[in-house]
Amino acid sequence: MDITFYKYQGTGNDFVVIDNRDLSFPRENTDLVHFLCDRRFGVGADGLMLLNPSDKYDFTMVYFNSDGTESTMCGNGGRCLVAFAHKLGVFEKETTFDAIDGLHYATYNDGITNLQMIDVNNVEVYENHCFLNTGSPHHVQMVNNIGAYDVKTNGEKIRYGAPYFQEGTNVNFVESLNNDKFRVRTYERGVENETLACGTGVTAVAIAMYEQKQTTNTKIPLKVEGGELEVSFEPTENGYKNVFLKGPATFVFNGNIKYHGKANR
Ligand SMILES: N[C@H](CCC[C@H](N)C(=O)O)C(=O)O
Repeated sequence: MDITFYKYQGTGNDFVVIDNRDLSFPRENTDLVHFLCDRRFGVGADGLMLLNPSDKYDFTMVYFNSDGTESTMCGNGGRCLVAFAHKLGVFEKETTFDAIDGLHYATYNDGITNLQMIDVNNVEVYENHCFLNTGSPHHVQMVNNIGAYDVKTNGEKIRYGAPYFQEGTNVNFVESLNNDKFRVRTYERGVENETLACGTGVTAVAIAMYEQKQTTNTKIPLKVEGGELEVSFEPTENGYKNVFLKGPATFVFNGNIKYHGKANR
């Protein structure tokens, strides 16, 4: 099977992107998605997105983690898919698409995507962490000396431990820098490792920091391993609306790759 793909990255969170407006991609083939994301046998990526057609909106987003399983919303993936749709000429300046967690409005201008995320109406605050869903589930925990922190070991323990277990969660470790900026490192469910950025993750961190009064800003810069993102939001009586994730979304290369099935790596 011949696959035509495009490779994108958003602050180092990287993706295989497929124009699937003809619906020819076999999305139930978990091994094919896992192969395409494999960094040695395939193209290599944290995840894969399909740009599917939509009757009512510009397109539909389908997201898979690199383990091959279809998953919940990907913020950086959504930002990259918007850049791809723009490259295909699907829209000029602004777009609305649907995804597993509902509708998303976005703008794209000169390499920067500003993506609206879902409203957040339930932030669970515990002694040492917060838990909230920004389109994907996120555990948010403050740490010191984040640069030396063992994200993989500690992230994996939390992701598979109580109360998350097999369904799991993404795990974000955050350190407060000066002038209301935060540094974030994320262990991603479905990648089962640290990624260089996590869009729904930094969105969760920004809201959790505001919720815990670590900042009074509603437009927050977040430093991630792969660059810098900005999250903005509007507090409401029972949560947060007009939540936006803004940052670079970059085309890296495109190509074709042959898939010979699971046995023939
Ligand atoms: N791994 C996440 C989905 C992708 C999240 C991340 N890549 C983002 O940018 O939001 C999950 O299964 O919940």
